[in-house]
Amino acid sequence: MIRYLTSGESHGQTLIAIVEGMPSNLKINIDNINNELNKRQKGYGRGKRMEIEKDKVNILSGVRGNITIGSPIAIEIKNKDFENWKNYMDPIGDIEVESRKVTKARPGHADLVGAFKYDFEDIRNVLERSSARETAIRVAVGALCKEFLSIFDIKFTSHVICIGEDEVENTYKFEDIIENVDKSEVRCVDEFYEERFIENIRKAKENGDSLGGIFEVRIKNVPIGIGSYVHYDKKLDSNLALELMSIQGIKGIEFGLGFKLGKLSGSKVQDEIYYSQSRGIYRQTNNLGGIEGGMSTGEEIVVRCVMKPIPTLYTPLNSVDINTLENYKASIERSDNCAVPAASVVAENVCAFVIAKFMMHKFGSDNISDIISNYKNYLERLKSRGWKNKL
Ligand SMILES: Cc1cc2nc3c(=O)[nH]c(=O)nc-3n(C[C@H](O)[C@H](O)[C@H](O)COP(=O)(O)O)c2cc1C
Ligand SMILES: C=C(O[C@@H]1CC(C(=O)O)=C[C@@H](OP(=O)(O)O)[C@H]1O)C(=O)O
Repeated sequence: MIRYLTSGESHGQTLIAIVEGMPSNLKINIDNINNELNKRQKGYGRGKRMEIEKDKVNILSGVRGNITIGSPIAIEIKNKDFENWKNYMDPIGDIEVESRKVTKARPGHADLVGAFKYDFEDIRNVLERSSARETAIRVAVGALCKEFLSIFDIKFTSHVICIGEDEVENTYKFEDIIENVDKSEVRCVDEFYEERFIENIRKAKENGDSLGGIFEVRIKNVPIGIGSYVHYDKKLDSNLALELMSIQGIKGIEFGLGFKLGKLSGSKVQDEIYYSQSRGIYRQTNNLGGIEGGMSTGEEIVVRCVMKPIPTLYTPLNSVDINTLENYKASIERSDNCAVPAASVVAENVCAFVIAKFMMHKFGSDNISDIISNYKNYLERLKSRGWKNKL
C-alpha cells in the first residue's frame, strides 16, 4: 500500500518526503511535478515569501532515468529562504535564538497550544512545522501520484468559488475549468467573480485583515468501484476527507450537493439509475458527487472545502506573551492574506494520493503492466453486467 512521510521546517534547509509503494516501470515527467509546485505558489493574496521561493523537486532515489524501480522514492524541495535563516535554523552547531524568538501567540494558529503541549518557551519551534510551507512537499507527492493516474486518464482540476462574501453562482463543466483556471489570478473561472475576489482580497489587505473562502476539486474518469463500504477506513470519501481536512486552514468539506442535502427530500437528491443499450447503466444527475457507500460511482467526484481566513494579521489580534503572561498583540513577521487559490492546488494533489492508493489497492501495485492488465480485466467483467466503460 502506497504511503509517505514528510519532514522539514518552513525556514529549514529542505522539505523531504519518502514515498513507499509506487509501482515499478512508471515513467515520470518531472516538469509535470514542477508545474504543480509552481501553481501552488501563485494566487493573488500571497505574501513576500513566494517571491523568494522557486519550488522545484529533486528526486533523490527510487527512480532511474525517469522510470520508477519500485523502491522507496525520496524527494526534496529546498527552501531558498534558508540562506536568510541559517543562523537561526541550522540543525547542528550554535544558533541564535533570542532575536528570532516568538512569544506572542497568534490566535487561530498552532502557536499557543503547540507551545504548551511540547513545552516550548519559543513559539518558533511550533510555527516552523505547523506552517503550510509543508504543503509544497505534499503537492510533489500528489503530483507523482498524478503521473501514475494519467495512465488511466484520471484527471483533476479545482477552482475557487468563494472568497469573502461573494460566491460563484454558475456551475462549470470540467473541461471549462481545466482550460481556464490557470489563467485566473485567483483560480476562478467566472470572470465577474474573479474581479470581485481580487477586490475583496485587496480591501482586506488594505485593512490589515485576511480572508478565507471555498474551492471545489473535481476528479474525472475514476472507474466505478474504487473504495469499499465494508469498513470505515476503506471508504473513499472518508479517506479523501482525512487528507483534505489535514490541509492547514481547512474547516469543512462537502461532497456533491453537500450541506444543501440536509434541506432536500430524498426524491430530489438520489441519482436515479437508468439503462439503455447504447449507454449501458447510467445516471442523469450527480447530486452525491460521485461516491455512494464509500465507493466511486464512475461519475465525476465533486468535493468542496472551506478555508478559514489566514490567522496572521497585519493588524494583530489580542494575545498573551506565553512566558510573561502579559497581554499583548499577536506576533507578525510576514504573511499571506489569502491563500485559498494555493489551497485548491494542494487539495487536488492530496486527493491524487488517495485516488492512487485506492487504484493500487484494487488493481495491484507491483508494476505498471500487471496493473493495466487487471484494470482492463475488471472493465471487461463489468461490461457483461451492463456497465459500459465511460472513460
Ligand atoms: C497554502 C497555504 C498558505 C498559508 N499561508 C499562511 C500564512 O501566510 N500565514 C498564516 O498565518 N497562515 C497561513 N496558512 C494557514 C495556517 O497554516 C493554518 O491556519 C495554521 O497552520 C493552523 O491550522 P488550522 O487552521 O488548520 O487550525 C496557510 C495555509 C495554506 C494552505
Ligand atoms: C511558505 C509558504 O507559506 C507560508 C505559510 C505560513 C503559515 O503560517 O502557514 C506562513 C508564511 O510563512 P513565512 O512567514 O515564511 O512567509 C507563508 O509564506 C508556502 O506556502 O510555501
